Amino acid sequence: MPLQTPPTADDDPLSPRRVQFHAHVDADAWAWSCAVALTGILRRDIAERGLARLLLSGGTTPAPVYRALSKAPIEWDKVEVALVDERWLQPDDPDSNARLVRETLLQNRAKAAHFEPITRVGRTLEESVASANAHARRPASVAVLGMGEDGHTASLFSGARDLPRALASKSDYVAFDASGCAGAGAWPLRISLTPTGLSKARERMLLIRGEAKRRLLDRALDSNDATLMPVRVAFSTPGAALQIHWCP
Ligand SMILES: O=C(O)[C@H](O)[C@@H](O)[C@H](O)[C@H](O)COP(=O)(O)O
Repeated sequence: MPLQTPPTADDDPLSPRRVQFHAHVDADAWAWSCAVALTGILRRDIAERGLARLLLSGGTTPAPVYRALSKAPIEWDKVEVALVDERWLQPDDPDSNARLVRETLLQNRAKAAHFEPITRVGRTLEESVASANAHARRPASVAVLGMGEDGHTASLFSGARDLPRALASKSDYVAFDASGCAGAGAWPLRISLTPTGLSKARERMLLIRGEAKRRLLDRALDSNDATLMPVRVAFSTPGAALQIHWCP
C-alpha cells in the first residue's frame, strides 16, 4: 500500500505560509513599502531571467503604489506590464485600467517599460481575450490584486452567471459578463484573469485600504465559498503565497 503523505501546512489556504498580512501605519508607508516589495521582485526576475512581467489591477486603490513604483531604479526596458483585468472599453477611455496604468505607472523611469493593453481599437472581445491568453504564456513575476467592496477580485463577481465557468476555466483569461452585479458599476462586460492564470504568477500581492476592507477580508478568510467571496481565489488558488498589504 503506498504511503500517504501527511498534509502539510501549505495545504491549508489560511496557513501563515499561504497568507501574510502586512499592516502599514499610513498611506505613504503603505505605498512606498509596496513599491519597494515590487521593485525587489522585478529586479530579481530581471537578474534571474533577463525579463520581468508585472500584472496590475485597476480600481481606485492602487494609484499611489503605481506612482511610487514608477520612480524605482529598475531596468524598465526589461519589464513587461500587463493587466489582471480590463473593462470592455477602448484603451484610452478614462475608466479603462489601461489608462490608469499609463497615467500612474508608465511615467518617470517606468516610461521605458513595455505595456500590453488588453483592448485595442478594432479588436473584438474574443480577439482581446485571445491576445491576453497569448501574452500570458510568459509567466508573471507578480500579480497585483485588489478587492472590491462586494468581495470581488480581478473581474470575478459574485452572483454573475459567468462566475462558475471563470473559476473552473483552464484559460488564463476569460471574457466575463457581470450584468446585474452592482460592484461592476457601469462596466459589466470585462476580461479577467482566472484562478488558472493567477496560479502561474511567481508572487501575489493584494492591496487594500481602510477598516471596511479589513473587515471584509476577515469575512473572506472565514468563508469557504469563492462563489460568494471571489477574493478567496487570491489565497486559495495553488501557487504563491498571498502578501496582503493594508493601511487605514
Ligand atoms: O478594474 C477593476 O475593477 C479591478 O481591477 C478590480 O478588481 C479592483 O481591483 C477592485 O474593484 C478594487 O477596486 P477599488 O480599489 O476601487 O476598491
